[in-house]
Amino acid sequence: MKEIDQRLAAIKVVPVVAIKDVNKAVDLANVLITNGLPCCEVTFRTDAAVDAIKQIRDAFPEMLIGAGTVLSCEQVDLAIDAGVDFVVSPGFNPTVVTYCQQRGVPIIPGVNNPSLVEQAMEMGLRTLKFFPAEASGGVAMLKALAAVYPVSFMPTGGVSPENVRDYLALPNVHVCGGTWMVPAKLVDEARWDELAVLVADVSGIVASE
Ligand SMILES: O=C(O)C(=O)C[C@H](O)[C@H](O)COP(=O)(O)O
Repeated sequence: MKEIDQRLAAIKVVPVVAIKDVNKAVDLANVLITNGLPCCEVTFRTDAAVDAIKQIRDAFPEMLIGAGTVLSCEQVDLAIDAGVDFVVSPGFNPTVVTYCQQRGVPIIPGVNNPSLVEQAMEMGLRTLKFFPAEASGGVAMLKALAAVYPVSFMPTGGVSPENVRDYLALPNVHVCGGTWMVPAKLVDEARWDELAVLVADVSGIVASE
């Protein structure tokens, strides 16, 4: 887990992508890499997710790839077979967490309150997704949690160019996730030049942190 944490902390922002057309996967990954974000969380919200991960892994062996919205052990198997580096879930599901631990793949489950943080800590986890970040109290909530728990959070859900610096300035946040730099419309319409500008902007914002 440590290595993944270090790689995520170096990148600072994880683009969350829902790929509908597998043929767009490699072009999308290329835009992310060439504009400073060599990472993506491919959500299992689309049928193309598994093949998209496989294609990105083949094309860019060094890219840090996560599977997102993983809700079952079956999806964990699919994600590992496709070549992911880590697994992310929106909520805290002990069955999925245990299965990831058995299979040896880092899991970053979502939590948004103290009780869930403690349950995750009980299972040995120290890096958690804070989801949905803004709706769950945002920066103020993370400050409150920092006072009591030695845990690092990846806020996701409502993170934006306007607030990402505030999140990354917190001592218990090393990386944020979000979709704002990969709007579905630009991906669907293969508007790679416009996407490149957005991704480069985000890289610029977080590079100054
Ligand atoms: O897919 C998952 O596993 C999720 O937990 C949901 C996404 O992370 C959020 O939808 C991202 O939120 P936005 O950046 O506000 O769009």
